Amino acid sequence: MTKKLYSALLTSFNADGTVNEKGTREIVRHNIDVNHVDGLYVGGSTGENFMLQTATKKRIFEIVKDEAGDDVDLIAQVGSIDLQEAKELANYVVNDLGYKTISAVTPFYYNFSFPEIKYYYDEIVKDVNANLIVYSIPALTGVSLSLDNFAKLFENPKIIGVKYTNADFFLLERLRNRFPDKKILFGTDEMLLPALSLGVDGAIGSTYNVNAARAKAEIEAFEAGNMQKALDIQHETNDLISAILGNGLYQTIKLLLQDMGVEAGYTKEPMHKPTPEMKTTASEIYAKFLKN
Ligand SMILES: CC(=O)N[C@@H]([C@@H](O)[C@H](O)[C@H](O)CO)[C@@H](O)CC(=O)C(=O)O
Repeated sequence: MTKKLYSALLTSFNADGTVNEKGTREIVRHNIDVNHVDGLYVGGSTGENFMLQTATKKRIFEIVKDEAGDDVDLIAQVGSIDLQEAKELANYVVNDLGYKTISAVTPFYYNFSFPEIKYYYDEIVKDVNANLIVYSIPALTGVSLSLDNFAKLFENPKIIGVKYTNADFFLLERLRNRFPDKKILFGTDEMLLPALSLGVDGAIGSTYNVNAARAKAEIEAFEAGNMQKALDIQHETNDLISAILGNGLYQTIKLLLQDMGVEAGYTKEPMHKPTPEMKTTASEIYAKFLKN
């Protein structure tokens, strides 16, 4: 498989919202030992990062690096609309923990101008010896970067690619065509196959925590030229993803991991705790799509 698969790592939280270290380590191990993913995207949306304090973010980066070591590729998402925090986290993960690649979400909420966005990225990488992957997720941030915006960001040689969580396939094709040497990691799991056909380098997603086997089989079928098999797997995957989305995304992935024996814990408030109905539905999803 030449294309890389990354799980967007979940964080296991205790009921009171503190980090469950044992559970978080178990999620890391499950991804390495059972899912056999190529890498982990740490501190992203799936990690519930944007609801966390700086010290908690640092602790999660530390736990993951300690557990994973150099077994798989690690990408640390350090972006924050507090640029000083983003720089502090970048410095911490690279210099104290040894992460080699960082990522940063586009700064959101204040409708920053493009020159401000470019300044943000250049500042984050300026003082660290690491490469950066832009995290573009317009549906959640409201920030859409144009092809020319990407061209300007990519002028910085330390900015090596994008985690592209976007259904704009025209822009994706234009990016691939114009920047053959930049890494494009696709982030919308339910549209993996069309993204593969446009030449992405791999994928990062939340559902790979539980559905990596199908994703890898789909990539293998695609790379072998067996498009019908790849499409069949995507159909099956999307039945699973529809069921997960209908029951609460992160809560359900955590419940599914629990069915697999992984202490995936709770989501962080204000996300709500799973109801008994959600637990029952998750067990049905597990039995239908994931049980061997
Ligand atoms: C909002 C969100 O969680 N998006 C996911 C997807 O994997 C998404 O959950 C999946 O495609 C289901 O819609 C990833 O793009 C997020 C991600 O990689 C991250 O943790 O930052």
